[in-house]
Amino acid sequence: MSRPPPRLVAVGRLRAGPEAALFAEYNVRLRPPLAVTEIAEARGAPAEARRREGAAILAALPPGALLVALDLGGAAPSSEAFAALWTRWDEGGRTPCFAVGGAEGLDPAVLAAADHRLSLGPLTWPHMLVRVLLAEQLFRAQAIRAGHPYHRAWRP
Ligand SMILES: C[S@@+](CC[C@H](N)C(=O)[O-])C[C@H]1O[C@@H](n2cnc3c(N)ncnc32)[C@H](O)[C@@H]1O
Repeated sequence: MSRPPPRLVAVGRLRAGPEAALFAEYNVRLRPPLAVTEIAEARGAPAEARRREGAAILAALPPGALLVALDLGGAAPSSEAFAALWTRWDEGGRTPCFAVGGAEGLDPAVLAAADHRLSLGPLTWPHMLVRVLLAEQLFRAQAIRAGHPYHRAWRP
């Protein structure tokens, strides 16, 4: 039986436009592509919106998921270190699931449930661009694993 593909669980709906086109461009090159579950943005006070979105994110995870929360406070690996992590997650037998918060960020319950907290650096990115950056880094990790020249590690 084949394993379910890795999954992106993200708050908000990605409408047709440049972010959607860029995400699709990288995602289609992933083997296998990320399956995407979108969580509706919750209304209300920030903490309550975060809590409801967080509960929906956790409910969307498949059983035994390996949860990676995209979080500014997480570890920020180099692309090479991320490729090594991705190899471990991908070969570990659990379904890797990446969680991206909405405008109010991820609920503490999601961060507490996460197996890993992954930062894309100290800058705050809009959540739709985070999907693009994640898909690009997964594609880069795939290239690093395959020794493909897409990733040029050389630096002076
Ligand atoms: C607009 S940001 C939310 C900002 C919110 N004030 C916070 O501190 O999380 C939306 C989501 O994008 C993701 N995100 C934004 N910048 C990030 C970064 N540098 N590293 C990892 N994830 C990031 C997180 O999942 C965050 O919940």
